[in-house]
Amino acid sequence: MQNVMIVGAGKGGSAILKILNETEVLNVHAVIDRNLDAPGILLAKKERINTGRDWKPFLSENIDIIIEVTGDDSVFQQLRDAKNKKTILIPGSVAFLVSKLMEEKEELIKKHQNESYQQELIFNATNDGMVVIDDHGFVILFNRRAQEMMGVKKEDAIGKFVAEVIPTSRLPLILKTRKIEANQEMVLSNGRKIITTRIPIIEENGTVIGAFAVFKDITEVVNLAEEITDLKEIQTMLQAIIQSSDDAISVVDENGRGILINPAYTRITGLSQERVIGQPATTDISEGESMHMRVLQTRRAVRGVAMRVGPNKREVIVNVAPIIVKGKLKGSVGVIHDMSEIKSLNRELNRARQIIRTLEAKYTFEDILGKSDEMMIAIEQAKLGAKTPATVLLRGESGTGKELFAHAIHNASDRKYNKFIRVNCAAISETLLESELFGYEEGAFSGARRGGKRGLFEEANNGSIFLDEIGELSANTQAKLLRVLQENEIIRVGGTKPVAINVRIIAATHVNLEKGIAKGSFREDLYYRINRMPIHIPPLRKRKEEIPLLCERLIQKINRDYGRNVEGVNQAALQQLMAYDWPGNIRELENILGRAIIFMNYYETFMDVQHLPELKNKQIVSESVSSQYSNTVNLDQPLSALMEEYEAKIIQQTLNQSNGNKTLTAKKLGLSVRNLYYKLEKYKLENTGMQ
Ligand SMILES: Nc1ncnc2c1ncn2[C@@H]1O[C@H](COP(=O)(O)OP(=O)(O)OP(=O)(O)O)[C@@H](O)[C@H]1O
Repeated sequence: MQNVMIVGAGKGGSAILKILNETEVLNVHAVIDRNLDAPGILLAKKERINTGRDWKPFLSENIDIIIEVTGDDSVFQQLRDAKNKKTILIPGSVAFLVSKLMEEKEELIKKHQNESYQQELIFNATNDGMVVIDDHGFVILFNRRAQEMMGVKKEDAIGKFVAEVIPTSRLPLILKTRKIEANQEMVLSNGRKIITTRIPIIEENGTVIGAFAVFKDITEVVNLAEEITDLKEIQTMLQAIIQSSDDAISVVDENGRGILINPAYTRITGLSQERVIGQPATTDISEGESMHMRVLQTRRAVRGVAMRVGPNKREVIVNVAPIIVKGKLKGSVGVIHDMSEIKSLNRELNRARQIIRTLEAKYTFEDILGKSDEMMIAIEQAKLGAKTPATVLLRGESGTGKELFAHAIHNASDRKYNKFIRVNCAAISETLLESELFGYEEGAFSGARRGGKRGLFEEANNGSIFLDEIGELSANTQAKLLRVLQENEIIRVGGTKPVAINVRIIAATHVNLEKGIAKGSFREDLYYRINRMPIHIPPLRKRKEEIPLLCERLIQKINRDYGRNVEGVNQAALQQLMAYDWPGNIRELENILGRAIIFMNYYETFMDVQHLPELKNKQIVSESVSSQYSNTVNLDQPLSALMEEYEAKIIQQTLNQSNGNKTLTAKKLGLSVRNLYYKLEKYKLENTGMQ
């Protein structure tokens, strides 16, 4: 390459220098000027040489060409002297022109650089991600948003194959298909949701020179849309709840104007939408203060306020709460319960409770009616007895409420959650009673169950056992019962091993046990054991003042059971009831009232004398029985069968007349209660009384 020496390093010289440096056709060996700060000297970064006017001494052998860019005459003179060298003279004006062109070129470059900088600024300022690839699929542009969305730095993306940067990118495909893919949704590996448009870059001549993708991050938008969908669903659900609620709902705005009511509201208040929406909250109140207004003033909820609403002055209970959104009061919501429904539900509940109580045969002291001194004493004693573990002996005539007392004592004791077992000692035969009470071991008697059987004492463990008609116990059973009381254990029939038990005994008798002791039919030691807390329940004839109260309550009970609506007993009927002696006590009174109600017409609300049966204080049974049955007996049978038929009919008749009271029946017929039970079983007789 030929060596050049540039003479004159002003604007023109430095322009020539740049051209030569860039084109690299000639090698610039030296640049000289008499001024050390000339731009060409500085640009050449060559040794600084101040030549003065004479530059010849610097002309070395290896310089092939001298380019002189000066208009100085003396320089020309020197050129002539150095003729052996190839000399190019460039006049100052030409050099100036060249330098001008160079400046323009620089400016153009600067401008270009500036433009691409601005372009980059724009690319980076946009909120869309942008990726541009060249025709080979290499990333040539990766803007700020793209970096954020992909989580990849620009330095790590530029120059890489696009699939290395975005594994799911379809841009390489676009280079081939040359087709635009607009608004495609995709999910990036980092979970962000984007919507992207991919466009091939095609030159006019049809050459594909690259492709680019623009993408929007729609994660937030999608999430928002999902939230809105959720909100809409919640709104639909709330609407459904409000519309289907049986409680009335009303909502007012912060000024107390109605904005929402549900169908139940219209049903309860009788007010339709038109009369409530946009109207003051006081519109529906017929009695009482508006709770909506109070809540809006105080910003505090109110609960359980009774008031009357609507034109029908419906009795309601109201709960109202403020609606506060982001600390701002927006209105209040009220829930209105219809009291008439609650009342009828309450009635239903009481009825259900009553039924359950009857089913479980569970009574409490609240069920025992009584106001006479004797009854009050008996109730007080029983309450006291309930709190102690002692054996209680209930004494009183049949139908006075001994079983009722037994239930009440059990339910008021700490055993109330355990079993209460009732045993009628007179109703079961002696041997059966023993095995029922104490259980038996396998093989204890013929017909005994395999594996034996637990007795009622074991069943009632930790609870109470009510031994009704205890005076009817056989000597053997009395001895066994004594053992239970003394040792707190039983021995099963046919067994030898004692079984520990913890049972409270509540005994009852209508017979005089003291007489039994005198006759030798009742053990004295057992008597003392069970008679520690005797409670005497007086017969009804000794507390007739209770008859009005009893009638009132018993009629309520019978109304419930029979679905009737009888309000009470009139004066004449009451007088008749008070005059009677009630040998069958309260059970008999209950039966008489029940039977009378059956005979009352539905429109009759007060019981009158005509509804009552004839109540005679002394009844002669045998005459009426013999006259009724003497003609109906089938005489075409052996005497024994005739006798049995006659006996069965007499027992049935007496039982009916005694309102099903077996003790009374036995008494009238001069039979022991046990004997009566035996005959009832034998003749399969039914108790037609109402007990
Ligand atoms: N004080 C009372 N208050 C309300 N009802 C009563 C009262 N006393 C008895 N009764 C009712 O009278 C009926 C007979 O009562 P209960 O069966 O308790 O009598 P009892 O003395 O055990 O009779 P028995 O000796 O014949 O078994 C029951 O329906 C009972 O609810």
